[in-house]
Amino acid sequence: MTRCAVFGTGSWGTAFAMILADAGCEVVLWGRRPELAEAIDRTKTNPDYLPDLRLPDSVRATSDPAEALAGADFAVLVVPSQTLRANLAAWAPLIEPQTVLVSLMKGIELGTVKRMSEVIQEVAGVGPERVAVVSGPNLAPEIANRQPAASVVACVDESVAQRFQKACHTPYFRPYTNTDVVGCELGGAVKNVIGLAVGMADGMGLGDNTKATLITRGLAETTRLGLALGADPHTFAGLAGMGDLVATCSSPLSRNHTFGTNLGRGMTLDQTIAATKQTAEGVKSCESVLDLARRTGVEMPIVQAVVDVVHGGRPTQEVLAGLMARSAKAERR
Ligand SMILES: NC(=O)C1=CN([C@@H]2O[C@H](COP(=O)(O)OP(=O)(O)OC[C@H]3O[C@@H](n4cnc5c(N)ncnc54)[C@H](O)[C@@H]3O)[C@@H](O)[C@H]2O)C=CC1
Ligand SMILES: O=C(CO)COP(=O)(O)O
Repeated sequence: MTRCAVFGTGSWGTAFAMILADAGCEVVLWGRRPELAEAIDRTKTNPDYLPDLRLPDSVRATSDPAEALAGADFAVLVVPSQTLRANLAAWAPLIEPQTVLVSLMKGIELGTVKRMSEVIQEVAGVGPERVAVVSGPNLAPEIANRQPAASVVACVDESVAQRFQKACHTPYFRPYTNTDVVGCELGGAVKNVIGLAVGMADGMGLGDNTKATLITRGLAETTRLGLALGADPHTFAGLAGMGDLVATCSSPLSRNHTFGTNLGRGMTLDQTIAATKQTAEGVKSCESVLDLARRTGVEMPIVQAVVDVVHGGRPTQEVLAGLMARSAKAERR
């Protein structure tokens, strides 16, 4: 039987543990708080993140990383992106040679501007053929209800992606394989930032033309960055690109979208942070994405606008007016 360790008992880690168990894997969830791990192990529910979900009996939970990793075929990493490096440094010595590391995270590391798969390779000392990523339109509360959804499993070694595809394929969760790790990770990280921008437009009371414009031009700047970094442009028309962008930018379940909506309604940054109980990756990753774009020589005006609001304290109205006042240009260049 395939053995999976899932590191992170937040909403996506918990829902993904359910997927893996439904697909027939033996699953151990690792949580950093012993009392929560013990409660999940005993009650098969996660009261803090998905209280209505009853996990399959085959899901166990522990706060001991060695216990989670023993004999694991896959170690699924799903902690907030900016905490990955420190967490993984502690787990790395316990990882066995057969274990493939799988990132479910959608962020870019601040300072290093590395994608999560790059951080994993560096910290765990493994090659790219032992690292896979999962990215797509996968809002955890919908998945927890076993609503139909699809996603992408990407690895430079397609046979590894196929093995994990099999490990997480259920009647309600349909994973596709891809070898474009760069494109899938950029799609996931940048859509959070565009989700913030669309949320702001929603909060300002703007309609569907504005939102469609932000989504489409947001995808254009994501694709531009991806091309500069060696991604396959077709990836951005797929589930990890347009698919996830549409889900995030349309759903009130998205934490990034909601964060943007609160700012657009006029809440201050401090009020918005206080109202946000879960991880909204775009709040930090907007800065690292912009940093990555600058270092790559790519223009990302919507990402810049989000940084100006979230970290520069500029009013949303003023930033939007600035975007509209940019010089006229051809749609494709
Ligand atoms: N929730 C969703 O619908 C989806 C989330 N993701 C991605 O999954 C990743 C994790 O997000 P969620 O599970 O949604 O977040 P969450 O906010 O629901 O949970 C975060 C988890 O990380 C833990 N945590 C916080 N700080 C930590 C630290 N320093 N060390 C170790 N653990 C820490 C929390 O206790 C919690 O268990 C993010 O990169 C997100 O973009 C991807 C697809 C869907
Ligand atoms: O990545 C997600 C859906 O695919 C979840 O989006 P949020 O992190 O904005 O909730």
